[in-house]
Amino acid sequence: MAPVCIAIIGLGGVGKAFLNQLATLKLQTTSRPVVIFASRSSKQIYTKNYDSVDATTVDSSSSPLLSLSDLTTYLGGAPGKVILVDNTSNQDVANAYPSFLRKGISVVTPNKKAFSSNMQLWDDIFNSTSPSALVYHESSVGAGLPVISTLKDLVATGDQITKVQGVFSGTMSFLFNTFAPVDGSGKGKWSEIVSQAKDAGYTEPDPRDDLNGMDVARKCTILARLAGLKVAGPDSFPVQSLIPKQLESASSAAEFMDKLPQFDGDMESYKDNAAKAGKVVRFVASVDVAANEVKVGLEMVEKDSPIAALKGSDNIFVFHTKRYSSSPLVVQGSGAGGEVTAMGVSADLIKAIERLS
Ligand SMILES: NC(=O)C1=CN([C@@H]2O[C@H](COP(=O)(O)OP(=O)(O)OC[C@H]3O[C@@H](n4cnc5c(N)ncnc54)[C@H](OP(=O)(O)O)[C@@H]3O)[C@@H](O)[C@H]2O)C=CC1
Ligand SMILES: N[C@@H](CC=O)C(=O)O
Ligand code: NA
Repeated sequence: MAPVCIAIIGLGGVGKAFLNQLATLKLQTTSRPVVIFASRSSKQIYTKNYDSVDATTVDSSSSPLLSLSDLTTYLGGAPGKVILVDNTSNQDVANAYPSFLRKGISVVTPNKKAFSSNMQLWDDIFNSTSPSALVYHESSVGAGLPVISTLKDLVATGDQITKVQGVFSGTMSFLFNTFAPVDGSGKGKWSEIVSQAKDAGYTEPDPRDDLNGMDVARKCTILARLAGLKVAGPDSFPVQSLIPKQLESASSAAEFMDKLPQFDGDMESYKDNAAKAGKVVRFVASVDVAANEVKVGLEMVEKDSPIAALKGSDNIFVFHTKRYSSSPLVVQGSGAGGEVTAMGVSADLIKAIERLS
């Protein structure tokens, strides 16, 4: 059988870590997958004959740029089964998944956009696919932590999800664990800590997508839908934004980051109010399936709670279900960063390759 062909879109923090992991994947199958296409926003590398390409040389490539529609046609003609790995956060790429899937091209991705936009796209992805095209997106929630697989297993085995709550953002976790730790020893100004989160690769390409609560809202939308709620999208329930009103019109991420220090006092007051109540402030998400209610925002939490005890960029997902009613199922650990996100992508890729081989 011809080896599985891999097409990679996006070679940033996650994409680069993914390439390193791809080189040493431990597969049950004997034939190694072959990378036939790789791209970043303005460069692509591929050959007309579907030869193996070195994704790390994309910047020196002179391959003519293919549109998403051209890429669908190109990949549809490949000599083996194809898996598209989308390591971007791009909506247009996400919108093209149904076209790829209809051509029998499987999709593996950490990109949340396809699964948290309108229900039509969700239905197109999951209901109108070719039977041989697979979709895996573990890293779209909690990076490599087994969140999607756990939730799917619970549902598939007949459990009923009552509620999923916790801290679903590595960026928000890092910001509040650093800015307002339980011992009261805040380590720096809010804007400085936001820059650190960006430099560590925890934030979205544009950190405003984290600070406005939408990254967490997207994760809630994905979890809610998998748990059985028909959530229309990430803007269909209450989401608290931490973007100062005066910066909502900033024209670029760079302008936003430049001006953010002027608003450090806003976050200090949240921290002080929580301290006065003997608590700490954290960015908490709740998908209450039983009550059909989803919400995202700041909460004052007890200092001895599991949420307050999180470290670094850790996420926590607490699953309350019919089976796990007296003691919830908890998934916790690092929830952002190139390596741990790429691990979820690589593990998904292994599952896809083994099902396709
Ligand atoms: N970082 C993390 O901790 C986590 C990230 N994720 C998700 O992983 C994905 C990647 O994140 P990350 O690597 O941090 O982001 P980066 O900004 O580091 O990388 C994004 C990559 O996508 C490329 N890109 C963007 N648009 C296009 C396009 N239209 N066509 C081809 N390439 C494109 C960029 O190109 P160029 O290099 O030219 O700019 C860049 O290489 C996102 O969806 C994010 O939400 C999920 C969980 C955790
Ligand atoms: N920006 C996100 C990355 C993972 O989804 C986060 O901080 O959690
Ligand atoms: Na995950």
